[in-house]
Order: sequence, then structure tokens, then C-alpha cells
Amino acid sequence: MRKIYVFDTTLRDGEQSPGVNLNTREKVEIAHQLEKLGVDRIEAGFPAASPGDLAAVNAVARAVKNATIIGLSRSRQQDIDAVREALQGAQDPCLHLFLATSPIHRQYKLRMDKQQVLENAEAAIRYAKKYFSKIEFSAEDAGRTELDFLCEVTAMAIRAGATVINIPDTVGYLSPYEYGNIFKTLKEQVPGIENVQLSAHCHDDLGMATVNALAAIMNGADQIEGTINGIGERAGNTAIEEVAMALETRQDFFGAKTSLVLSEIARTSRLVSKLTGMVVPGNKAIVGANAFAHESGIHQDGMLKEKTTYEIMSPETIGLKESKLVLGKHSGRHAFREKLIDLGFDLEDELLNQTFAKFKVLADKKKDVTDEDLLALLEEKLVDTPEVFKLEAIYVSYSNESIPSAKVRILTAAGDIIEEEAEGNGSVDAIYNAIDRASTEEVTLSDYSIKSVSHGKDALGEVHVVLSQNDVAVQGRGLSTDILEASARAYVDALNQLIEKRKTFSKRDRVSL
Ligand SMILES: CC(=O)SCCNC(=O)CCNC(=O)[C@H](O)C(C)(C)COP(=O)(O)OP(=O)(O)OC[C@H]1O[C@@H](n2cnc3c(N)ncnc32)[C@H](O)[C@@H]1OP(=O)(O)O
Ligand SMILES: CC(C)C(=O)C(=O)O
Ligand SMILES: [Mg+2]
Repeated sequence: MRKIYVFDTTLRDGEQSPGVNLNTREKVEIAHQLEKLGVDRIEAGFPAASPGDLAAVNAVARAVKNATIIGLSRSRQQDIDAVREALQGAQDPCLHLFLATSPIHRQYKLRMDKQQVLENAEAAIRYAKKYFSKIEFSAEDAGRTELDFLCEVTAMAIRAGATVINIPDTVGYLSPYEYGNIFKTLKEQVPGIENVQLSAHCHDDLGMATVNALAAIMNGADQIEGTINGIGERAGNTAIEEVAMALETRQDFFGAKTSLVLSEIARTSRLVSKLTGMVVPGNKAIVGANAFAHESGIHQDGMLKEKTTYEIMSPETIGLKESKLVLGKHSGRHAFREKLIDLGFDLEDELLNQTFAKFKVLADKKKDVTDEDLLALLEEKLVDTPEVFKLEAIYVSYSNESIPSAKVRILTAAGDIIEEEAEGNGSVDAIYNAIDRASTEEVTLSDYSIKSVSHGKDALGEVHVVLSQNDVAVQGRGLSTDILEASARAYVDALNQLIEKRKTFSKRDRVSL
């Protein structure tokens, strides 16, 4: 199988992401992880950028033993000398030289004509060749460079001694067809091209960085350059994990492979995200939190029956434990039952259906239904007290400038609907006074507590109350994403418990008589 070399530039182009700044310790930590991931080449930084980056590149060069270490340099002697200094101690050093070749960059940025670009690049490569056996030359903005001039630049770089020729689509402008065609043309037309490696370096401005890298591979590229999580200048670079997994998953189509240790992908992604502070979007391919998560019932059902129905690769391949079936409002009974079994509850069909109905009501209110939410729902369902009173609705009126009031609508076991209103010294007190009126029970609230069962601002609130009547005390519990509703439910639950307990006492009394 054809090998595709992986050139990781997380520490250089990745660090060019606005807001990202990696210190020496962080660069070394990421470099060690990249080594474990098995990347072939690590671009550790741009030594001429600052003394700190020079020192960081040097620390990486000394620390890493199993990858080529690269430093970036403009086509200028002082930059090349900075890379020489930075790569001291590297087992396998490589200089990365670049000069822009496109008409826009030539005219406005470099203020050079074609001839000057050729001469400057050649002089830099020849100077560098005295110190480096491995030199990669990049024709910056190759994507917008006249193809015949790009061939000329490439031929010059090969003659001057470059060992890798990189074709950057610096501004992420090209379509896969156009980008692939550059590689095909260079392969066909440039003398000596067979003696060097061709490299693809893409940016994601139009969301085509990965597909362009793949197009380059299909047209003869030997190496892809990219970053972990696709971080980098503007919209970022090709995400290495995406190319590696595309090649792995579609070997039948691409017929090429990287030598990455794929099971290190998830760990590397997490580390880079942590140290750069760049959060990985949930829907990011391969490494996003949702990449192996399924929320909708039909997909979950398919997954439970056969994973390949909805997964083209396995989470284990990239070092994750397993796929996730996330319960939410789109989930179905199959996944719900499976989740409850995982939590240790194998419910009979009827109870399952009742709990499922409650779960759907909760899922309408919450983004994610967590294990804690489910346990709370289950506890409520498993302890089944007959509902003499059922809370149908509450309305609360609160302002800090008036007395809080509440109205409740309660359905009785006999089928009557009772509506009552009351005021109180707070919203909860007003609700409880209204429920007292509706139930006509005379009870004392001896305890009230509230806690959050799950996390986040849409977490379930759980209210516990203790009601007493004569010598009998009962507890009630209510759950809701709204604490006033949870409070009302807990109170009504306690009233039902109280009535149930009273019945048990009176039966016992009759027996003893
Ligand atoms: C596509 C890419 O990712 S390229 C890499 C981009 N990365 C970075 O720029 C990060 C590190 N850069 C830096 O720290 C600074 O830009 C430095 C230290 C390299 C240079 O800083 P300064 O000397 O202040 O120059 P400044 O950045 O303002 O301008 C760049 C100069 O380099 C020239 N230049 C740009 N690319 C090249 C090149 N490949 N070869 C030679 N000269 C170049 C520009 O034309 C400009 O020259 P001028 O001063 O004669 O007009
Ligand atoms: C330095 C070069 C290779 C680069 O990052 C680009 O052109 O995008
Ligand atoms: Mg780049």
C-alpha cells in the first residue's frame, strides 16, 4: 500500500491561529504526543519569529527522537541561520524555506517580478544546502500561481537542492479538481520531479482543506501537511485526523495509508485542544464530541441492531471507548430500554412505556437527558403511590413590589377539577397555600429542601418536603426543570403519601379492633 507521509504543523501553522500561543513546555508536550501518534515530520515553529520560539523549537528538536524536526524560514539568510541554531541537537533536522510565487503576492507583498522570485528562492536554497541535507521548499500561494511559472519554480528548487516541494493553497481558494491538477501537471512536466517528494498544504477557507489534500494524494502527492483538529491561520489547515481516517476507511478507493497510530488520535486531539484553548466543535469530523454519538431513535435502533448501519468507522479505532447513544427528544424506546438496562433497571413493558412517556415530556424541556435525570425519573415511577390529587397546572404571579400569589388546578381521583388561588410570603408559600385550599387537608410543612439533580442551566431541580398531620409525617418529592413546579409536585406527592398512609393506619386500626 502506498505510504503518505504526515507533516504536522500544529506547532507552527496551528500556532498561527489568532489567540494561540504555546510556550516551550507546551510545545514539547504536544511534540511528544505527536511522536506517539506516529507523525513523520513535526514543524516545531518559526525560529526567526522570536527568541522564545527559537528556544521552543530547540527544545522540541532535542526532545523528539522519532520524527523529523522542521523549522520554517523566509528566503533570507538570517531566518535560515535562526533555524540552524534552533535545530541543533535534532536527530533528523529539516529546513522549510518558503517564498510566495503568485502574481498578487509578487506584486503587492514582495514587490518582486518572476525573475527576482526565482533568484531569491534559488539563492536561499543554495545557501541552506551548505547546512541542511533535507530542505522543503514551499511556493507560497501556489494555488493562485500561473501553472507554467509554478513548474519553472519547482524545476529551479529541485536543481538547487530541495528534497521536498510543497504546493500550498495558502488562502484555501482552489477546488479539488484544480488542486489535484497542479500535482498531475508537475508530475508530468517538471524534470527531476521523481527525485523529490511532493507535498500538499491546504487551508480551509472554503471548507475544502481535507478534500483538497485527498485530491492531491490521488494525483501523486507523497506528503500531506496539516494540524490536529484542523487549527491554523484563519479557518485553519487540513485536519490530519480527517485525512488519515479517510485513507483508512476508504482504502478501497484511495489505495494509500499513513503510518499514524490511529488509536492516539483522540488523545492527541484532546491535548491540542486543552493547550491551545481551541475548543473542538461537537460536530467536527472524527474528533468532535458528536462524531460517534447518536440521538435519534431510528439511528439508535439501527446502532443497537448493527453498528455499521450508522457508523462507517469505529470509535475504538481512534482511541475512544465506545459510541454514545445520547437520550434526547428524538430518541426511541429501544435506546431508552437499553439505557435503563445499563443503569440496572429492566422494566416490564407497561412500566417502561409509562416511564418513556415521562422521559419524552422531560426531553422536550431539556437538551440532554442524563443518567441522573433518568434515575430521578425512575425512582419517582418505581415508588407508585395512588394519585388522589394530581397537579394539572400552576400559575404564579411574583413581583418584589407586591404580594406573591398563585393559582393551582388539581384533578382528583374522582375526576373533579379544583382550582384555587392564594397569596403567600413567597412564590412557593403562595403555591402551597393554594394547594392547601384545593385539598382541604390541614398539614404542617416541617421541611423543605431543593437541589439540582443534573448539571447546567436546564438541570432538573429536585424538591423534598416533609409534611405532618397529627402524629404522621410523610416525605414528598418533586422533579422539574422549574423549581416552582418541582415544589408544587413535591407538595402534592406528600399529600398523596399522607392519604395513603392514613388509609393503612385506619385498616390496621380496624384489624386490631
Ligand atoms: C503562509 C504563512 O503561513 S507564512 C508564515 C507566516 N508566519 C509568520 O509570519 C509568523 C512569524 N513572523 C514574524 O514573527 C515576523 O513577521 C517576522 C519576524 C518573520 C518578520 O518581521 P518583520 O521583519 O517585522 O517584517 P514583517 O512581518 O512586518 O513583514 C514581512 C517582511 O518579510 C517579507 N517576506 C515575506 N515572506 C517572505 C519570504 N518568504 N522570504 C523573504 N521575505 C519575505 C515581506 O515582503 C516583508 O518584507 P519588507 O519588510 O521588506 O516589506
Ligand atoms: C509557509 C507556508 C507553507 C504556509 O503555511 C502556507 O502557504 O499556507
Ligand atoms: Mg499555511
